[in-house]
Amino acid sequence: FSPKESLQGQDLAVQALRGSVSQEEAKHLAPFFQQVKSEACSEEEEWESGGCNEGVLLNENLKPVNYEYKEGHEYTVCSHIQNGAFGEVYCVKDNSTGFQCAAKRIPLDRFRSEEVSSWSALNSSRIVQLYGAVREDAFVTLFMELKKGGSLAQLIRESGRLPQDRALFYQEQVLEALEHLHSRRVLHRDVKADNVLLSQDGEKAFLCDFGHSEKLGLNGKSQVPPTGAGLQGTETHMAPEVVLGEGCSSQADVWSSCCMMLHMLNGCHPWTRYYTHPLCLKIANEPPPIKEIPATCNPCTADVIKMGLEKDPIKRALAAELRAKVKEALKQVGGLRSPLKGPYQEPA
Ligand SMILES: CN1C=C[C@@](O)(C#Cc2ccnc(-n3nc(C(N)=O)c4cc(F)ccc43)c2)C1=O
Repeated sequence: FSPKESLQGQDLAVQALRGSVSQEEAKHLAPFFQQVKSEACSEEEEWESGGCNEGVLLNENLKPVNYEYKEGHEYTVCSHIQNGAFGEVYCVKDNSTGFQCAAKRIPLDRFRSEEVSSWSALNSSRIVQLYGAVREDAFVTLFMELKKGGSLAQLIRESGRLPQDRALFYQEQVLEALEHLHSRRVLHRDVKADNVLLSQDGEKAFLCDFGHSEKLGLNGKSQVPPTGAGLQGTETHMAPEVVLGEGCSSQADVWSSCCMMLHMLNGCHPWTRYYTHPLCLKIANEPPPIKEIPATCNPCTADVIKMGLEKDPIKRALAAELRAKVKEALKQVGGLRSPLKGPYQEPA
């Protein structure tokens, strides 16, 4: 098929899926949700079925019934996991199979199709698995694998701060995820401990939340206007080029990952002990927050943070380079030896 014909074929496939929830292959997900905001359900569909319910489920344990998949009917909310700026996260159970997973519910007017299309471009064990995306009236619900270890942010809160070996251990896995994203020209744009999930034993870390993400152009540069409403990540983790509105590249994620490193080591976000909001001017004009590197850190660990907090994105280490340095630092500190839930250590 020519690209045009395959696009026509893709459009036809998406049109065939409209107005219903079905189990499909992942390739239909992104095209379907590219249109979900522009093409509301037709009036008769809304009237007949008592509301709009359409989408694609990828996991066979999530079973639509009569082409519907709605909360309180085909699945049930078990518990509330977390509320965030862009949506609520729940633990849900499929009523046919009893299968449990997590679900992020986003108001339709805040949903960005990139949250699905970016994920669809990826294939890494370091990324949280998406199980499907369903529109229910004015909401989009994104189903994903449940991570019983919770988020890295929760672990930091419970521990006060993390020992150096454990901080390096998670940093290495996050950089592995970023290496994968960047090799596929996907920018996460909100790397932080809240968006890193852990396995129950704390041995594995997974990157999640592609709600701010974007696919970079062939020149590797951001194509999204930097000041797009609600497109901003977390201020304390923003790279200088982002706060300056210079458009950002994958290097912005590397900077954020080192802000997350300081958050793990100090138990608090960078800048917040020394400056008041708004922080963007300080991030743009002050030296990078390397003075926040704990004095007890191994020199190799300090190098990791200095390489990742270079203000010039061109001089800043790439995710792959930084990951090699983290591996070296972890070796120098004797590898991972601290327990998952060690004694509480007061934040800095
Ligand atoms: C694949 N996929 C689909 C939607 C996505 O963009 C997201 C997200 C997101 C945002 C914030 N928080 C969580 N979150 N998920 C879980 C979980 N899966 O168990 C979770 C568990 C917590 F304890 C706290 C926050 C949590 C997940 C995405 O990446």
